[in-house]
Amino acid sequence: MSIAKALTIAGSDSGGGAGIQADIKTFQELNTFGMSVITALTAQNTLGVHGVFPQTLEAIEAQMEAVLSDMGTDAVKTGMLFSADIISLVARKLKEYEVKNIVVDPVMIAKGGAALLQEEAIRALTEELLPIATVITPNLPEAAKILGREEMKTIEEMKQAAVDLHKLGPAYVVIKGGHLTEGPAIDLLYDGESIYELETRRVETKHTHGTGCTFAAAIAAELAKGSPIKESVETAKAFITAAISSSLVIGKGIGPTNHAAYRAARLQKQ
Ligand SMILES: Nc1ncnc2c1ncn2[C@@H]1O[C@H](COP(=O)(O)OP(=O)(O)OP(=O)(O)O)[C@@H](O)[C@H]1O
Ligand SMILES: Cc1ncc(CO)c(N)n1
Repeated sequence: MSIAKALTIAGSDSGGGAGIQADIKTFQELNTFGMSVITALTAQNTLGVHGVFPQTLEAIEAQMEAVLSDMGTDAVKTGMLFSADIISLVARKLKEYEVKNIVVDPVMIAKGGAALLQEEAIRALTEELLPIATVITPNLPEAAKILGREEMKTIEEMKQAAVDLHKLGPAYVVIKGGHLTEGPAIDLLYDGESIYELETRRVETKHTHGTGCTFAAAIAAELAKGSPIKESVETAKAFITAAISSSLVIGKGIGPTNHAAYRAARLQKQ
């Protein structure tokens, strides 16, 4: 039996709600075969990030070589990359193996405020990774940081940011509106011509640990299976909305989303 393959290149979240763990759970739920390259270990739980331990370039390159030289992949999702050197290595290897369907989630800061990307790495992200990305998925602070401007607060400002980010080279731009302070949860997809708005109700919960990772991993899984970009983003939006709607009260802080909710709801409908 054959199956679509999806690879995450990201940091490990020991708490299981974000990073590599969120990605692999999402890949599994969306019927893809998940593989991983771990760029950094984080000692993390629902209360925050308690330690960051980047892996050596040698370890990261060896993992990429092992997976790509033998198994290959139908899509890649990048998450926490931490340093300029790691970004350069990842970009070089993705080019070397001509990897298609590259989803770049430009992770910068964890919800509790811990830095998951060094400040000086933003240039490498912009110059080396964004130009080879199929789609980038910044949240509002990340979009603002890449563009070197104030954080956007309105849909109109988000639309302008999507157009400006597209000029940096990715084929598609998704800007996530989870950080908008009021109103529905609106994300934008820009394909270089048209802007599509994806809107769902805002779920009233504090348990949103790992939303960004899960959303980007879902886009990668759908692209891996051959879905077009718009359908992939729409499915990812439905997946994350279901996961947030039944998010889990685990730990003393911000609990993780429920990766099993989307498939469970679909099974119930059948
Ligand atoms: N309370 C909410 N209700 C419904 N959807 C939400 C809510 N919060 C976020 N989302 C959606 O979740 C997805 C992730 O968006 P968000 O802006 O939270 O990402 P992020 O900040 O990168 O997450 P992370 O903190 O994991 O890095 C988007 O599709 C967004 O619209
Ligand atoms: C490892 C890791 N990657 C990404 C995020 C962003 O949510 C996080 N908290 N931890």
